[in-house]
Amino acid sequence: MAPVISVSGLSKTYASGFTSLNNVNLEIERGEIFALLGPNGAGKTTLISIICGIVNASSGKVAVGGHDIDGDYRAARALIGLVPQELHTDSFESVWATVSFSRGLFGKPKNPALIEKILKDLSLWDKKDAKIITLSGGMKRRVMIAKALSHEPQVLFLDEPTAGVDVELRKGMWDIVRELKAAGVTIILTTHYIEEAEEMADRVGVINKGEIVLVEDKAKLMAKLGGKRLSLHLQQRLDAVPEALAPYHLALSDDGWRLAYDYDTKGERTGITSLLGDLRTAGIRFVDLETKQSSLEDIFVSLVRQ
Ligand SMILES: Nc1ncnc2c1ncn2[C@@H]1O[C@H](COP(=O)(O)OP(=O)(O)OP(=O)(O)O)[C@@H](O)[C@H]1O
Repeated sequence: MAPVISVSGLSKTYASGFTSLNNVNLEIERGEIFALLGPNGAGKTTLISIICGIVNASSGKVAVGGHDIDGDYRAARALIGLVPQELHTDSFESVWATVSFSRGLFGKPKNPALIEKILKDLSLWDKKDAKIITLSGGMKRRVMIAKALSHEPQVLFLDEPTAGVDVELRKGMWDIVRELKAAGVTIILTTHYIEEAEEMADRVGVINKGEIVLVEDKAKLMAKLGGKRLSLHLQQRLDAVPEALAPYHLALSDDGWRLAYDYDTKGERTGITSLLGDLRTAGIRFVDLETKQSSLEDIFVSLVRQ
């Protein structure tokens, strides 16, 4: 199937001369949840803003549902719902008016039944007559999602949907995103909470300094790069790892009390048994040990460092 969004050779240099995107190529598949990860200033918002037609690209091409965002702006934009990072909407309007009005902006005929469904799905129905200013932060965020869904977009961009949202609401937001996916909406989210990407995404893209450094199926990424770490708490401090243990590439903590051994769970053998034997031979004893699966966060940090 043709990708719902296709970005090719996209670059952006701001008037200041700063290049925030450098030759970005990216395809988003229909119906997937795609998490775009990157440190502050990596270019995530710039990329989303260009796809949504808010910022002009310096060069490159973007098509949404096959419509070029320059040549066929209206058709491309009509397929997109955007929930921006900053929440801005008229504080003195009611929830109902805010969401209905937004649909009108896209030239779509009134559809009260649809607006009712969206508000109910987002648990906002009992607030439909409330003024935005009287809502909590989490409710306002849900109003922004309702607004973005009011014109029935095929693709929804969520720019840090859970920034500053408490744990419970965040989980609620994840449920909403899953329901949208089940309803056939393609979702692209940026997040600083990597566990969010780990929990939700079908695919993960990492952007750093304006360049896409990786795009991968999440499960494959974690299987490929996600190893395990065995951590040993020593009985006696070590100054250095003995030469005899060099083949294990052990990492000694700065304080000399911990040794760490990284191993691959999919390898034929982990090497743990021989490591423990060689530690004994070297006279190194430990009082405790633990193993930890590396998370998407570990993978992300090592990618961005590289
Ligand atoms: N209007 C502008 N003029 C000049 N530079 C800009 C402008 N907008 C953004 N930038 C710069 O482009 C870079 C990318 O910004 P962008 O907002 O896309 O990053 P981001 O990945 O969304 O970051 P964050 O995670 O902090 O939201 C930053 O260095 C930013 O300072």
